[in-house]
Amino acid sequence: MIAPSILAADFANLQRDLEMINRSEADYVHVDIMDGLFVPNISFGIPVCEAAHRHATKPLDVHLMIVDPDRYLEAFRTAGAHILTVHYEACTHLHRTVQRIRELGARPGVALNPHTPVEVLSEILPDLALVLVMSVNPGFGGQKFIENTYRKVERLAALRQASEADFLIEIDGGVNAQNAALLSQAGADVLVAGNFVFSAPDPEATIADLKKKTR
Ligand SMILES: O=C(CO)[C@H](O)[C@H](O)COP(=O)(O)O
Repeated sequence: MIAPSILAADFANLQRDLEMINRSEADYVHVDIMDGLFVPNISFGIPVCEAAHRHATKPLDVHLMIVDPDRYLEAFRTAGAHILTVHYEACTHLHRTVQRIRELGARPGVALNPHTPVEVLSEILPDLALVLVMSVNPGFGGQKFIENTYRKVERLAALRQASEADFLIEIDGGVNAQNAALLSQAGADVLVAGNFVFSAPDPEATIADLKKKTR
């Protein structure tokens, strides 16, 4: 599955770019929320998520790169989040946070920074709908893919197979036509792509090409 990240969209033409995603073979709209604290960048917030929800026909996959995300779970759910992903590194009581996301009626995801081993999630995997493996340090689009990600994805896929868990494995950062098939073979289910899609001459065809590589 493919989740184009609107972090790389043209914010002055967000409706146009969302309509492109609607027409495309994309499965989700990836919405990156950055608070300038958890990551050294500020993206956009609840009103933009609401606007995306108004125009998108695909489910919103909201990635909260924010400290203490519990404060904003309800607001982003109300703003249309279908998947709500929090960072392992930002949550003191991750189990409570995940339960709260479910109570709100969203699908809970947990993201891992590049330095965080997948094994830290072993006790909570059955409660998750998605694990997001960051393949760049979060905060900016357009960065170089970290090669160690393949090994992490393989280890996570092995943990999934060995358990009762049934979560999606999502990769975020530096995804392109070179690594998409390899990520898919390693066990990834959802590929987030920002710059590779939106800087392409034909973003809709680029989404279709990426999707082909994951089949
Ligand atoms: O979460 C993110 C940054 O923290 C972005 O979703 C990610 O970097 C995707 O952008 P690109 O495909 O351009 O690397």
